[in-house]
Amino acid sequence: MASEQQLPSIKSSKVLMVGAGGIGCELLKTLALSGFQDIHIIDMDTIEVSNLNRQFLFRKSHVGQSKAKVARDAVLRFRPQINITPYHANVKDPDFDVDFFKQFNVVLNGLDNLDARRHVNRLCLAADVPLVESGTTGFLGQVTVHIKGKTECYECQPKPTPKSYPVCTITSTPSKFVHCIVWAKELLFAKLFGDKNQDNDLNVRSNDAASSSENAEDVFEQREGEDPEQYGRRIYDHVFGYNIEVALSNEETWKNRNRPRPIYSKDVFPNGLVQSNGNADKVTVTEDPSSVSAMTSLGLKNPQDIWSLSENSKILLEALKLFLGKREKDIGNLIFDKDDQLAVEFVTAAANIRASSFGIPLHSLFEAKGIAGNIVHAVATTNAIIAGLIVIEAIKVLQSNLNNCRMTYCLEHPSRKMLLMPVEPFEPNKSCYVCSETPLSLEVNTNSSKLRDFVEKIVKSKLGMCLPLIMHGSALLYEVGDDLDKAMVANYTANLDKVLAELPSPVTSGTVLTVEDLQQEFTCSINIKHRDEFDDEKEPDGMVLSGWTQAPSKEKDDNVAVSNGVSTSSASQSTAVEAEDDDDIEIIPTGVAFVSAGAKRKLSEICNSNSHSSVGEGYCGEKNTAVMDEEDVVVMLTESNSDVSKKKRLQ
Ligand SMILES: Nc1ncnc2c1ncn2[C@@H]1O[C@H](COP(=O)(O)OP(=O)(O)OP(=O)(O)O)[C@@H](O)[C@H]1O
Ligand SMILES: [Zn+2]
Repeated sequence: MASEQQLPSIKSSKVLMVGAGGIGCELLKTLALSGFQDIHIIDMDTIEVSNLNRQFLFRKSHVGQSKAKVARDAVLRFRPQINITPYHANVKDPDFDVDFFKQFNVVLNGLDNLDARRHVNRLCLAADVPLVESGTTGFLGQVTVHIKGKTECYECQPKPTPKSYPVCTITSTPSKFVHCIVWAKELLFAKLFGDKNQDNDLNVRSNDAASSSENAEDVFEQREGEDPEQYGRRIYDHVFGYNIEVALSNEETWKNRNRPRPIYSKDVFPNGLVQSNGNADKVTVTEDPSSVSAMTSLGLKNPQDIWSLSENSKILLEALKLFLGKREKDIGNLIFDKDDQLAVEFVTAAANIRASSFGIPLHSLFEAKGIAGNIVHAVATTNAIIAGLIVIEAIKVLQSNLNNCRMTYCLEHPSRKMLLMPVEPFEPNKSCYVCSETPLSLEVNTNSSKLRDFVEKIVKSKLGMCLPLIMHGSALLYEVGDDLDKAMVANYTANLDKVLAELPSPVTSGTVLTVEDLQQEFTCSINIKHRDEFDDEKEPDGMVLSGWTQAPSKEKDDNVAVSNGVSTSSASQSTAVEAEDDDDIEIIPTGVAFVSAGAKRKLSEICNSNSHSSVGEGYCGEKNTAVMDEEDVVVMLTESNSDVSKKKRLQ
């Protein structure tokens, strides 16, 4: 509950919440109970059954309805007098422009992906509205405060890129279960059920097979007259048997590695075909195709069981059969989705069979799903703690109490009863391309890369722009928008297919491009440098953007090192896959000090006494002294933090 002194600024404020999921539900409830009276919520999603275990404003009867609207209704039941305005929409919609953002005193993010977070960051900068940003991963969480010109913006520190593995580890020499998951998901699943035109490294293997009697192009295609069972067994024998034999024939590879074991379906099922228990038909009579399950049709119930090789093989063949029989329409368009039960079953089974071949321990569907979906199971309590901290910071912002704003990290294992770690916010990074408008550099082959590659791979994907405009001096090379006439659209479309050096205003080494996003009101300059060659594996985009990834710590206190790119999420370190979502806790600055009064202990001691805390580990080895109150269950922010090792303070 807010204090008397805080209530006036709370009551007179207008706040925008983005995201009404795990953090958002807690946040809306806490805002309402703290006295906030004018709250706007944007969320683009509808409620799913899987949200109900932690998004307590939602009930089973709400499944399928707008999160923003249901959250509003649920809170109005216990605070009917306040104003809550819901928007069932994407925050990137053009309606939510800078003017929309300007009406708020503070913006509070409860999002789950980098793209939306970056977008909101830019709108807050353009509208000059403070942003309180948050994220949780399991027991870990963080809240950060971003105020234009005073603290770093959300993009001042480069975000960790998702972990990736060398192709050969995935295709030939897996040593961990995650490698098998990536193979099953990105290669086998994509090959059988995804877009046939996509490059796929399983092609390489099947091309190898072409040196024998098999026709490389046909290996993964169902043949005329071949029933699903025969087709499944042929694929099985090809990928788990034949391909492994081919790999084994390269003796060099196995000199210092354990040799894998080829597995053929006849060895696993010596007695013939797989029999389902007939439940498959029953499932689809009553439910939609998305609920088709190989586990159900084989009578396997517990997702936490580790299946035997034979069970995995049955699941794999049954799942393939069900895709062909019940989900035929999806084939050719499927991208692995952790919420697609049949896809998870297929990928779990395929990964386990491959793991078995390579002597890697098998995993349950539950575990495999977590790895394949890059999932760390959400913890409702963490969301609640983080939501509480967002409100604490929002109140400080509303009271212009900026010197006391803190970024706060929630740890997994309290050490000496300590759970929360408050840290003074950093100053803006002077080399940030977003808030400091520092130019970027792009190395690109200007004679072979097209403007389209630049727009897709750099402007949209790397810079996160929605409505880009690209200029070379005063010449407009590209623009999107509703108000363009036909001739302009035709002109820009033609430009997209031209290589950079052949554009009407040629882009070559030394060119400075200006890229602007009209919605985000954000501009940056890009210095172009021509380069002939790129490493396919390390630089798959065929172009390299740099500038903002440089460590910005020089601007800060010498004691402060920034562990850029280090995710504290154990999940993101142990899983491979390209995650869209970035629930992961982001960058933790090292060497920062605890802010608390009370009995003193060095931070390195805390870290040493807490080997489980991945967040804590990030702080070890630094010179700073941490001070903490050993009696506190939760470390509270205090005004007296004079003996902490200081970074530059907010002005
Ligand atoms: N661009 C966006 N515009 C509006 N809302 C967004 C946008 N991106 C994400 N969100 C919302 O942010 C919320 C994040 O909540 P949370 O992390 O709990 O995810 P979830 O989808 O509810 O759960 P899970 O991903 O674990 O199934 C979601 O409700 C999601 O709809
Ligand atoms: Zn910045």
